Amino acid sequence: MRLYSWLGTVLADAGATQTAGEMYSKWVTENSSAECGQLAAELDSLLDDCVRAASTGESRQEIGSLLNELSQIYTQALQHELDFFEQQPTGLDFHAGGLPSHALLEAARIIPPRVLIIAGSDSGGGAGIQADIKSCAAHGAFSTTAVTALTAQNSHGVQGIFPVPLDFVREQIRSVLGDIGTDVVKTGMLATSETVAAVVAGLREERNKVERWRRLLVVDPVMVSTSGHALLQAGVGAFLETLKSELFPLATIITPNLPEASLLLGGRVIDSVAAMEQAARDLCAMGPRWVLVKGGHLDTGAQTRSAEATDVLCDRETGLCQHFESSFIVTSHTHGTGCTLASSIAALLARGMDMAEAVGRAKEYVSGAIAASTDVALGSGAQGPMNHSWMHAEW
Ligand SMILES: Nc1ncnc2c1ncn2[C@@H]1O[C@H](COP(=O)(O)OP(=O)(O)O)[C@@H](O)[C@H]1O
Ligand SMILES: Cc1ncc(COP(=O)(O)O)c(N)n1
Repeated sequence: MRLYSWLGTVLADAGATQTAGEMYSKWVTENSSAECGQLAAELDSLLDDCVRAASTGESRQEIGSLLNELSQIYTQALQHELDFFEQQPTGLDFHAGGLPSHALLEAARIIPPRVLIIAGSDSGGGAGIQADIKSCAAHGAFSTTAVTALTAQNSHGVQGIFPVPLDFVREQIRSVLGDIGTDVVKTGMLATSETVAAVVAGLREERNKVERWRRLLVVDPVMVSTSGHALLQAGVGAFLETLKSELFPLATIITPNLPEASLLLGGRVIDSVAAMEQAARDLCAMGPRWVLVKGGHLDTGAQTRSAEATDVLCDRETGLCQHFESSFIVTSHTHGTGCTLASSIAALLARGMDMAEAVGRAKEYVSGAIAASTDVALGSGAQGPMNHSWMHAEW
């Protein structure tokens, strides 16, 4: 109701009663009226009362999870509503008019954009879950976590890896999805093939509970850190197999760096933007809707460093590739760039952006963070962390 009232007002302000034709102008007039606004406010307060009463009852947890399911369905219904409006020949373009779809959901004050991060912890604070949380916050999304492994890490590299027991990985996912819910799931370091399988099982379990599950899944297939350290435990072959056969088919997008793309493609040499395009196309065949091959390591081997850091996005449905370019910044402080990029994409998708826009904006954010962090004095090693708050605080 609030959405209808808000839409009516926006459309009336945009002059739709004159331009929308007889059928729609009646709708706009009715929904922009003060009466409709008042009705929306009354319904809001009724719903609030309902929630308050339910959350003090005995079966609090049960009602909570029902309400959560309800809110997901409601959010989805609003998205359909938006799609409906966007397809109408009203001459009004919500996206071009600076009103991205998430603005509608936000205006309806439903729930904030949410990202569930399933990844490893980096004690050094530059990568992993720590980078993911900071990136989500920078993009205005609320993040929850399921930690898959603890790492002892700093600017010198990775000193130790301690995987979290599988049952406990599942329990974290269950706790979060059964209560807070999410719009996007982002996976990072999964460390073992058993952890990949546990994560897939955890996501499937929740998907089965809510039939209309439409969450987006961003998979950063973390295997090698920017500093070149392996982030996998023994059994690379099994890990790759489980990733490809179980996780990738569920993924909306996967974001391998060049060494990871090469491992996934049987050790293929990827040493040019053309080779990145071919790799992205071949990885699409493994099931994800989009593949983003990141080019931060393009000078690996004998290649000449280009002046550009180019990432290649391939869309499985069209087979088309798009390039995202930024100036290559000469610095050693690139620890966490991959995690930051993937979680920024997740946060922006949660806010309702389409894939190309989310990737473009995420890359701008990472480039800004790298540029602002070239002189950061944190740690004495070669791989320093970045300033994720570069828009607000100069270091
Ligand atoms: N020195 C750099 N200058 C500018 N952009 C970079 C630089 N290094 C990496 N990037 C960008 O950071 C993102 C992460 O890339 P990459 O380093 O390849 O992944 P990962 O951190 O997973 O190894 C990509 O968007 C890439 O283009
Ligand atoms: C716990 C953890 N997860 C991921 C990375 C990858 O980092 P990068 O983004 O630099 O590739 C890392 N170094 N540590």
